[in-house]
Amino acid sequence: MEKTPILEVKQAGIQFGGLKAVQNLNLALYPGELVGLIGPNGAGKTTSFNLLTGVYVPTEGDVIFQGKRINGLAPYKVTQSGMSRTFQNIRLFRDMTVLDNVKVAYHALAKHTMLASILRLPSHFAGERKMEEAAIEFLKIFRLDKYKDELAKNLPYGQQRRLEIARALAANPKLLLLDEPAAGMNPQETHDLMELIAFIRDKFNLTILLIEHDMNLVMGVCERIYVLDHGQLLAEGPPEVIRNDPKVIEAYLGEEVTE
Ligand SMILES: Nc1ncnc2c1ncn2[C@@H]1O[C@H](COP(=O)(O)OP(=O)(O)OP(=O)(O)O)[C@@H](O)[C@H]1O
Repeated sequence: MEKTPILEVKQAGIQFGGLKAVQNLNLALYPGELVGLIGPNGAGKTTSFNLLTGVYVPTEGDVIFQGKRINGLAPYKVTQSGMSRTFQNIRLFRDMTVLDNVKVAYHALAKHTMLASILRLPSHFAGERKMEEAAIEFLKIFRLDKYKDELAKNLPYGQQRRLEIARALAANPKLLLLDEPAAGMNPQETHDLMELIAFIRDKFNLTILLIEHDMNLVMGVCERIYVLDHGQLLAEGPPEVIRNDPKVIEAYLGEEVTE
């Protein structure tokens, strides 16, 4: 029998004025999967992420995460419940250090109490030290530890993208949503990033949903792919099926070829 999905989206959609940006969206992600979400410009990929993470409340349908309906849950509560994301436009705390960017994610989940922090009790320092150690471990995985005291805004672009993923991961998610994590990277950085994404999926026992524009990239790393077009699902399946689906070729590859 098939396992229970960690995330299930049922007939979800959202309308802005007259525009149905996403409609009849059905997704099922199973624990440990690395799944791609692709589609041409304006297909509704980022809007779908916003529906899953509480940025938008679906005007129709349901989002079920770990067995609970989460429609309308505030974004920070969605994060606390085990779903983290990155953004298409990098959203780091630019004037904070690389290390503090990761520690912030821990603070959101921290066990030591506010009172202990205010009174500067030993438990506060123990908590703080543990957080710092854990944050540095994350930075090592992303090969960012040598930049730990740099301001985030001073990192090269590709490193900022990696830091955003490190920060999302520090919130200890079960499901990680990555919105075009390779955007703006050069081919070598992109290749390294895809390897890293597969590595963290295994190391942290994650389920990952990945938006990516580059079909070849997604095909190389994802086991299964959903294709959106004009706000609706056009196809779903393993890369070799998607690659040969005439509907996808017309909607998506066609766009690439004529560019
Ligand atoms: N807040 C909003 N108000 C009105 N329209 C919106 C809003 N957010 C998204 N849209 C529209 O919804 C559609 C889907 O946009 P979305 O950004 O989700 O596409 P996308 O697939 O992520 O595109 P891209 O690959 O270019 O990032 C677009 O027509 C967009 O203009």
